[in-house]
Amino acid sequence: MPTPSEIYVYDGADAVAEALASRLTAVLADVQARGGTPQVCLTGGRIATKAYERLAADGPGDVDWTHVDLWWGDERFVPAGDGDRNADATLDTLRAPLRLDEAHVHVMAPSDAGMDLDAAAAAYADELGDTIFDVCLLGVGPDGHVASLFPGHPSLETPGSAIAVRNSPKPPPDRISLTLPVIDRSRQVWFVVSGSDKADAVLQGVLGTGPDPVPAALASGVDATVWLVDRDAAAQLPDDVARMEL
Ligand SMILES: O=C(O)[C@H](O)[C@@H](O)[C@H](O)[C@H](O)COP(=O)(O)O
Repeated sequence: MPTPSEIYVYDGADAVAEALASRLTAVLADVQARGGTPQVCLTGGRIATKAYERLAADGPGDVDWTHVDLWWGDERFVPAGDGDRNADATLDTLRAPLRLDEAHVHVMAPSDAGMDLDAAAAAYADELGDTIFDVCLLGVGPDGHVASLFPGHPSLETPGSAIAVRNSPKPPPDRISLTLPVIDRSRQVWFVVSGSDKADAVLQGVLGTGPDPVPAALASGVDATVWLVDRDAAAQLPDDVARMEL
């Protein structure tokens, strides 16, 4: 049974990013205070990028980032250093200020690492094993896609934990993505969304109605499913959908 969505509505993308950074810091500190090693699945996208900049600017604070495992929900299968890769820019932002330990940083292989797309996805599945994310961050596309799982695309049905995605409707065409079963075993799933072009995706993702729900509607956390959105992205939610306006 999916957990009900908790929806938090902020003034704009900057406020969403700020909330994301502070919520994430609180969860990481809490997991560590209980003796755990936090497992976090990161996303690309503009809000997440702003949040990473905020985390880097704030520095480690109460979190021992040398003992935080970082994973990615999807990656574009392009050469290392290519501006299209999700992980590279994120790590450039976070690595030094948070003193990341590379042994805890789990990137999906680039296309020039000597593996084809299937082998790279299989290698990530091996590395992931039965990891359960404390928090899985998901950006949402205007079509309701999450990670590299697109509406109507065969990848939605592909078995496995990390899979090769070909012919992505959004370029580049070759990608690696985690699958819904892996996302859905996360303790918490947090969607981060801003902008009026995402209002329909938020509506579809939250309500999840119809015979063919969008991928965002199929992702949820075991303990919590949280939407951090701005007012424009929340604009189409009906009045009777509970939300907290911040
Ligand atoms: O792989 C991709 O093509 C993008 O990373 C994409 O999946 C992105 O995460 C969402 O479209 C949300 O992006 P924004 O938060 O920037 O709108």
